[in-house]
Amino acid sequence: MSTSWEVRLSNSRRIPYFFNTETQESTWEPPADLSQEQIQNLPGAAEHFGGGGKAVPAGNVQASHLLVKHRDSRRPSSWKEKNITRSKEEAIEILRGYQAEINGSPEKFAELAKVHSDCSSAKSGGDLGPFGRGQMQKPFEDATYSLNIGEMSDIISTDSGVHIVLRTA
Ligand SMILES: N=C(N)NCCC[C@H](NC(=O)[C@@H]1CCC/C1=C/[C@H](COP(=O)(O)O)NC=O)C(N)=O
Repeated sequence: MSTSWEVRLSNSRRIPYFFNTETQESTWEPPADLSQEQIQNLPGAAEHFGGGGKAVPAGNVQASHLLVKHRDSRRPSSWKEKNITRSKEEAIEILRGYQAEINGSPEKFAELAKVHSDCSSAKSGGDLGPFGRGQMQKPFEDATYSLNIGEMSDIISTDSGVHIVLRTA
């Protein structure tokens, strides 16, 4: 394995890429001769790959979300509440309260998502893991891809309910 690879953040595309300090080569794709383990331990990997340094394939993103469901959600039930009857307006009000408390802090985001999110991802602080286009509902996908890494969305609405999204990779 060439030990001269490192992970850097592309200023133009705001996503991580691989740079070889020996050959000056740069690539979006993880170098084929590196194992997942080796990639995770590259200089810059933990910093630029967000959750635990796992490489996020080029073109994919990673995000966490705090979801508040309402009675018109496609599945008005969650680990927190068997039968969710609040209105969408009430859900938005509740989410506005969390948004104010989070006030842009990723640590606070995970803390509140763990306790309040109506998605099963609450158990991992809202983390959904890496995903590509076509996997999430369109409003959620578009919101995530339009965020810079580390940025939080305003309130967005999908068939699942209303969410705040934090892009982490
Ligand atoms: N790849 C990962 N980690 N899981 C598959 C995600 C499938 C995807 N899900 C969503 O788009 C909703 C909105 C954004 C997150 C999300 C989570 C929903 C919300 O809860 P629900 O409405 O399902 O009860 N829970 C899981 O699916 C979809 N195409 O329906």
